[in-house]
This record gives sequence, structure tokens and C-alpha cells, in this order.
Amino acid sequence: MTRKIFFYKYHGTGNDFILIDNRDFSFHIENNELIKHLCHRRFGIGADGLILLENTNKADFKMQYFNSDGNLSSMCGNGGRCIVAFAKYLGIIDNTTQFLAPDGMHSAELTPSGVALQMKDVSQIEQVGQDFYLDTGSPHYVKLIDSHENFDTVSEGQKIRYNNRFNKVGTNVNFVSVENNKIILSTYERGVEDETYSCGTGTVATAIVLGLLNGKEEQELHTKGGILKVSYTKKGEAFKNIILEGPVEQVFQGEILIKNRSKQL
Ligand SMILES: N[C@@H](CCC[C@H](N)C(=O)O)C(=O)O
Repeated sequence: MTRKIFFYKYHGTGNDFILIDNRDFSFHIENNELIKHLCHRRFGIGADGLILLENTNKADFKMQYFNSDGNLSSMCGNGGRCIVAFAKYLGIIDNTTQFLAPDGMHSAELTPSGVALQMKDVSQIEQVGQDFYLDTGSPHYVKLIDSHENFDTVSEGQKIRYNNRFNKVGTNVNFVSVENNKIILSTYERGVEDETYSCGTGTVATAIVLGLLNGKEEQELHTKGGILKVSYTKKGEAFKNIILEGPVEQVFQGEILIKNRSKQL
């Protein structure tokens, strides 16, 4: 028998996601093969990840995030911005919200230019040679490079993501250059195992690293899929009140046909 599940497709600066209203818990999160299939760009809908909006008694809603490999993962900044717009679309929230995400509670608001999302405070930043490693809700390695011209983010990203240190748990890898006064960022994402057009937690990690070096508390970063703004307050060693802001867009609605593909659904 074929079952149908309604889905929505959103992107935040080109980081694209399948969103499902799972307040009735009818979509089973153990179904990693189905999630992987839905995210497949040839055989499925195609997306960098899948996000479930669920009920919780602790906040307006709960966000569950899966990478396109089908596995439940840590925080997704662009996905967090998309789910806020989705909650507004569903009439769950008005213009401000508190919601529960994989790394804890977040507050967010809809702004004229999209969604501004408060990210978790960051105080531990490890220097690795000339590079940096930090957790902004998800783990991020940040490397400063001279230029993105002829730079291969996938192969350079894989060298770090699969090195002895990160091979098992993985890391996202960000490359940043400053060209013509523009901050240009590219990201190799674990769990997608490819370059994505933008990564919210990676943009925050990169802005923090740049903030350590240039002292600025507000920066605009250019990703492949658009511009994201990051601001924060630096208190001693800690970066607090971190806000990630940028556009989000609902681009599709449709029905997923479940043809006995999965035992759980
Ligand atoms: N695209 C995301 C990051 C998603 C999580 C990442 N792939 C991981 O598993 O660490 C973002 O916008 O932050």
C-alpha cells in the first residue's frame, strides 16, 4: 500500500532542506534509509538535510535535524532559520519564538530580511597550527586561505574531514578568504560529504575566528548561496549573544509517496 506524507522544501542561502510537520509523530525518526532516499538528488526530492518539526512542552516546537546521509545530527544554523519560517507559516508562532534544537534552546525572530537566530555561546576555540577548531552547535574546522580562485573545497575539505583526528566522528570544514574587502566562505559539510552552498553554523564559526583576528563584532559573509550576517558580543574569552541572520525561502510543497520502502512507515 502507498502512503503519502506532505513535505515542504525550504532553503536558507542555498542550504536546502525537506521540512515535515511531525507534530503527530507519524514520521519515524529511525527511518534513516528513507531520509537518505528523500534527500537523494536523483532518486528523491533532493536536499542537504531533512528537518522534522515536533511538539514539546518545553518550547514552541522542537527541531530534529538529519543530514542527507540519513543520520540524525547536531545543530544546523540555516535549518534552524528555515524551521522558524516554517513554524510561522504553520501558524505555530508569530514573529518571535523559543524552540528546542539539537544543541538546546534557541530564540529567533522573523525580520524584514529573513530570520535572525540566536546561536549558542562559544568559549572554546582551539588553534590547530594556523587553523582553528570550534563548536557552534556543530563541529567546525576553519582555515584561512589566500583566494577561492581555482580552490577545490571538496578535495581540500576531504583531506581534513578524513584525517586521523576527524575520520571517525567527522567535522565540517570551512575555508575563508578576504578578497576585494569581501569575506568569502566555502564549506565542506560532514553528513552531506560535499560542499554545500552555505552553512549557518560554519558561517558563525568563521565569523568568530575572524573576530578573534580583527576584533569586529558584526560581519557579513559571502557564501555560494548568498550573504549571511553574524553579530556577537565578546566578553573575555567568550562569544555571547551570537545572532545569525539572513534570507530563507519556501520553494516547494508536495507529497512523498511511501511505497512500502520502509518497514517503519
Ligand atoms: N548546514 C548546517 C550544518 C548541518 C550539520 C552538519 N552537516 C553536521 O553534521 O555537523 C548549518 O547550516 O549549520
